[in-house]
Amino acid sequence: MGTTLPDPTVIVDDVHLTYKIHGTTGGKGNAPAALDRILRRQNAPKVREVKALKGVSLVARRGEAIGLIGSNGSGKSTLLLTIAGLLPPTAGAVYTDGQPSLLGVNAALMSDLTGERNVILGCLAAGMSRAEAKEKYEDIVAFSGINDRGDFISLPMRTYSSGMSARLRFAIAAAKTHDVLLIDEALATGDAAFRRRSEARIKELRSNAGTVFLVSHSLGVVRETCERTIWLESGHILADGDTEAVVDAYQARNDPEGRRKRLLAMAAEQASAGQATTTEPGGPARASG
Ligand SMILES: Nc1ncnc2c1ncn2[C@@H]1O[C@H](COP(=O)(O)OP(=O)(O)OP(=O)(O)O)[C@@H](O)[C@H]1O
Repeated sequence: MGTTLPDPTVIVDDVHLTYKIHGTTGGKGNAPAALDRILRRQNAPKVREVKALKGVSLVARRGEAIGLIGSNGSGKSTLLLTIAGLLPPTAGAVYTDGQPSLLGVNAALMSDLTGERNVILGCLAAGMSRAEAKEKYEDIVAFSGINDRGDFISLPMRTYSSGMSARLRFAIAAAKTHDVLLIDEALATGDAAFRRRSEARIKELRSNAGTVFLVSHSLGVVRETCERTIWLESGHILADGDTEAVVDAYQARNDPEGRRKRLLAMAAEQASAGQATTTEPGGPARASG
């Protein structure tokens, strides 16, 4: 008997998603253009289709943190929206264990309300009771770091920088234990200290047997946070496996200079570690590699 794998939390089965865009061929979509079409008895503008996902299949299991990488427009956000149940697939199916929570940079908070009120509302929206929300309040504010440089939590959210709002949104979402947490670029906006806290929280969620999907253009964050990575390109999965191998292949194609620098830095690190460990009294230092 082989080892048993943890239970699946998300199964994506040959999912296709096609966006339909109306009004793309009839010139400008304004009133004079519409009148012109009527007068010239033209048909209504045609519908154009964008195939964002073209047969994506994957199985995610408890305890996994999965990075989603790929160039702009490759289908990463669309895949998250589909897993979250916010976009029904055009073909194929998504099965999930529990309700996945999508945390995106655009997640709705009320900009005219103070950070304080948004924390409570966000907690209630996430299904916590009022007492639970009050109990978590201090932790959420501390996690977000919003009050690190003054009392910002009592100011309306419209006065926050985009990084501050993204941090507060992440802190609210992370306060709850999720079976499946879907994160779209949220970590990229934080500073180094916030990123460390987020990475620790993601590890904690995983150790509570949750599954985390992380869409990010920051390959460093993906390397740090996920041990499995899926590379999407033009709506297809190009690679799915060990993060180091997948991110390396992605970098080799898209950022050869970045990859060269990383390999050089790693070689230098290994050489200095080798030097430190192979230096013997009276003997010359040898660098490995
Ligand atoms: N609401 C929409 N209506 C029509 N087309 C859309 C819509 N949202 C995305 N698309 C198209 O679907 C494709 C995939 O977009 P998606 O946002 O999923 O890519 P992405 O990999 O998340 O990109 P990025 O890295 O730039 O955020 C793109 O061609 C995009 O133009």
